[in-house]
Amino acid sequence: MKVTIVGAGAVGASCAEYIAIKDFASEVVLLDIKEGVAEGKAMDLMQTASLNGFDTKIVGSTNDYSKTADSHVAVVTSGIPRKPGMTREELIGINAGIVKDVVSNLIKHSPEVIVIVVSNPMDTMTYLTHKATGLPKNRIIGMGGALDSARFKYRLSEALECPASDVDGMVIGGHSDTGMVPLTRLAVRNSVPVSKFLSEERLAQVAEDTKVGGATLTKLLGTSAWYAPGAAVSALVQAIACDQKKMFPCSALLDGEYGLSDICIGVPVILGKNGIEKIVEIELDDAEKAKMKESAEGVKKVNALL
Ligand SMILES: NC(=O)c1ccc[n+]([C@@H]2O[C@H](COP(=O)([O-])OP(=O)(O)OC[C@H]3O[C@@H](n4cnc5c(N)ncnc54)[C@H](O)[C@@H]3O)[C@@H](O)[C@H]2O)c1
Ligand SMILES: O=C(O)C[C@H](O)C(=O)O
Repeated sequence: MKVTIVGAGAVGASCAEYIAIKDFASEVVLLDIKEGVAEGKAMDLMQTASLNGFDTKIVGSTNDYSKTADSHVAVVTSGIPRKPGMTREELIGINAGIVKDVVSNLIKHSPEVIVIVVSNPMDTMTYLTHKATGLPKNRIIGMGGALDSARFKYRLSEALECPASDVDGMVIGGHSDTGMVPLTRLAVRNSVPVSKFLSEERLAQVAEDTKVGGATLTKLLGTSAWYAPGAAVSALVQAIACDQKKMFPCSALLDGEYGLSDICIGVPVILGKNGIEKIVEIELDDAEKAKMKESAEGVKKVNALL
């Protein structure tokens, strides 16, 4: 299983590191436009192989797509990250051109590739990838909900004063500060609804902290986060590489599901060797449906800027 990661910046390198440590891929190609950076990061990571005990070969490339040929999965992290005070949507002007160019190069060398889009604004970049490539919809996946759900579980575990491994929960909707829909009604601690332990006010605070999870980190770091994003991407790549049939909320092209069409937005999907193998339609209550509708309107407004 060969994986390409375009963009050897903070998220791309973190993702390469997690994939290598999990040791399920034969090769990871890191590609960047900045001369020498991908080669340098690949070499640095390869020098951790004997320490961390992995056999994955990591190769760097300065914009030479021939090295990415016949990749099974490609991750697109190329583009600029936001700075404190910015929204993800403000990145569209620069990132749309980069993503369009990158995905067309990827497909030239790997016509069967499954693409995972990470660059922001992610739902719109995923939609752009569909429009630019015409690939079947199971082969284009936007990563946002897996990260947002991990942050939701972190905030829930904080509120419950328990390990995150005790908690399950999911965030659907757009990957934006206002568009995320944390499903607090369905979140559980070891099968017990979290509402048994937390007040409505505390749960509302957890949801709000989850939605601004990326902005909170951007303010602290001066640029956006990379460890949890890299880990979330690596989990999606592993689900595909190992045909795990795991469920993650991902940005998928919808055709009537959740009452939405011609939009990429976060919904639960099953990931396996074919990419998105199924979109899972769960029963939402009226409040959740209204939030999902509002979120979709927000994503469509950004799509209209393309
Ligand atoms: N979807 C998510 O959940 C999520 C999470 C974190 C970050 N992001 C997004 O991912 C993107 C990358 O974030 P980062 O922190 O890694 O940024 P970064 O600046 O550290 O890395 C981006 C890299 O892309 C490279 N690049 C730019 N244009 C390129 C091109 N045409 N071809 C190849 N490489 C190119 C840059 O040289 C740089 O090394 C940002 O848009 C950020 O907003 C999304
Ligand atoms: O917050 C950002 O801009 C980056 C990313 O989308 C995140 O959620 O960490």
